[in-house]
Amino acid sequence: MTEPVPAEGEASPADPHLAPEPAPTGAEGIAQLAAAARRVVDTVVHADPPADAALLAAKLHAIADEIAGSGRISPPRWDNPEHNRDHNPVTGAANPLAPPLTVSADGTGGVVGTATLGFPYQGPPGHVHGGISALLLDHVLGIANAAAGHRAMTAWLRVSYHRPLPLLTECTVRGKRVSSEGRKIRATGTISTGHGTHVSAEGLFVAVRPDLA
Ligand SMILES: CCCCCCCCCCCCCCCC(=O)SCCNC(=O)CCNC(=O)[C@H](O)C(C)(C)COP(=O)(O)OP(=O)(O)OC[C@H]1O[C@@H](n2cnc3c(N)ncnc32)[C@H](O)[C@@H]1OP(=O)(O)O
Repeated sequence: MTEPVPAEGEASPADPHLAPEPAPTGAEGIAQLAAAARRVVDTVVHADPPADAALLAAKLHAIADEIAGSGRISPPRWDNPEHNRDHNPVTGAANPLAPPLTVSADGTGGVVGTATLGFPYQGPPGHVHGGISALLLDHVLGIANAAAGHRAMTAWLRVSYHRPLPLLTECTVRGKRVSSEGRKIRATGTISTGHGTHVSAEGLFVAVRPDLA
C-alpha cells in the first residue's frame, strides 16, 4: 500500500517535527522533567511579575499535581547508590536544584566537573552565592573520596573565597583525596574559571561506619 502524498504546503506524517518523541522511561523521563523544572525556576527568577501571575501559578500547581499523581518514591538510602547519583543536588540529573554539574575522573586520581551557574544561584550581584560554591565543593570532594574507594561523611569543610565567582561563566570544579588515616580522609578541591582559582576547600571526611554502610 502506498502512503498518501501530502498536498503542497501540507506537513508529511514523516516530518521529523511532527513525529512523536519516543516516550521516556525511568531515569531518562525524570531527567527530562527536572530539566524542564530547572528552566521554569530560571525563568521565574528572571521574570518581571506577569499580570496573570496567579493564573500561571495555578497552572504550575496543576502540573505538579499531575506529576505527583504518578506516585512517589521512598526517600533515598545509602543502599541505593543509583538513586543518590540521580537525585543529589549537585550532579543529579533528576534533581531540578542541581545545576547539574557533570563529573568524571580527571586521569590523575581526582575528579573534575564543569557547570555554568545562572541567576537561581546568585549571591552578590552577578556572582555565585558562597554557600552554593561550598555545596559544589563538598559534593565533589565526596565524589573524589568515593572514586578513591571511601564512602564518607563530611566532618568539616574549610572554604576559602579568593575572588568572586561570576554567574553565566563555565567553571571547573576539581576534587582529590589527599590522604587517609583509619576512617579519616582528607580531600581538597577548587573552583576555577579562565581567570584562575575563585574558591578552594579542604575537608575532613569520616568513612561511614561499616555497621551503617
Ligand atoms: C568518578 C565518579 C565516581 C562516582 C561515585 C559517586 C559516589 C557519590 C558520592 C556522593 C558524595 C556525597 C558527599 C556528600 C557530603 C555530605 O554532605 S555529608 C553530610 C554532612 N555531614 C554530616 O551530616 C556528618 C554529621 N556527622 C556525623 O555523622 C558524625 O559526626 C561523623 C562525621 C560520621 C563521625 O561520627 P562517627 O562515625 O561516630 O565517628 P567518630 O568515632 O566520632 O570519629 C571518628 C574519627 O573522626 C574524628 N572526627 C569526627 N568528627 C570530627 C570533626 N567534626 N572534626 C574533627 N574530627 C572529627 C574523631 O575525632 C575520630 O578521630 P580518631 O579518634 O579516630 O582519631
